[in-house]
Amino acid sequence: MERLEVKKLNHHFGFTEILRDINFTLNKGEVLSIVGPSGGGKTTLLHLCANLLDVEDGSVTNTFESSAYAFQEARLLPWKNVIDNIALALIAKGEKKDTAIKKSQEIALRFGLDEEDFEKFPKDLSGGMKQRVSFARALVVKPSLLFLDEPFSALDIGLKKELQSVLIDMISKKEISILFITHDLMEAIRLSDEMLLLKADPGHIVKKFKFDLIQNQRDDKYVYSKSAEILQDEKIIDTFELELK
Ligand SMILES: Nc1ncnc2c1ncn2[C@@H]1O[C@H](COP(=O)(O)OP(=O)(O)OP(=O)(O)O)[C@@H](O)[C@H]1O
Repeated sequence: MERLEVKKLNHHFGFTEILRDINFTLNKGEVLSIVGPSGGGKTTLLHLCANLLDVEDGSVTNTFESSAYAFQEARLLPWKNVIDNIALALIAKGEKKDTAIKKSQEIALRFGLDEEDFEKFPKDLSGGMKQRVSFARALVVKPSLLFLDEPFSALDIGLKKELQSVLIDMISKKEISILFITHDLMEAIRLSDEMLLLKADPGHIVKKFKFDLIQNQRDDKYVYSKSAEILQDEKIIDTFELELK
């Protein structure tokens, strides 16, 4: 069974302790979110899980067949057009150029890009369009595990919902497993099967929340009422330093 297993993970930058005793497992087909306040160590934890940072103490075992990463900012290659940016990973994997282009065009359309955008360069794209390209690029290789680093945070509410619903469609069909970090509780409630709450100084998990309803059945009402419920949770109030009025 493909899975990502994090055991007794600690991390320091210099003399500063950033993460302490992190333990969790992400199984195939699941979506796991890590939420917490800014500076709590979410990015560091995601980088350790995605092998973008070396594990020094504890272990991260990733048996997923393949993985991909989408970042908060799109990080497109400025000298390549939309389709060539998306096709890059496919070509790197040895896919023939014309097949790679065809697959890239299909996924670009799925993420709401128009044919007239295909030849555009990143400098001529809006922030939202860049993020559509970024998602298409990450998913065109059909990764079994997707790492997401706050990919919706700079998007307007309409685009956020649109991109989330493409992911929710894939999640509900069990096409993908996702590990993502966010400081947005509603985003975590909308997308994840399990949410880990990471408190800062040093980053440690103080609570795990499970959401049983299948993602494509979670409407706004569900997300708002779960958020209201969770915002009353002592650990959430403490971790985000919320003041109850
Ligand atoms: N390369 C680095 N060298 C030294 N300190 C670092 C490095 N990267 C991050 N840190 C520190 O580690 C702590 C955790 O940072 P991290 O980016 O993981 O938190 P975060 O929860 O993702 O925050 P945010 O939501 O603001 O991005 C911060 O105090 C940060 O300054």
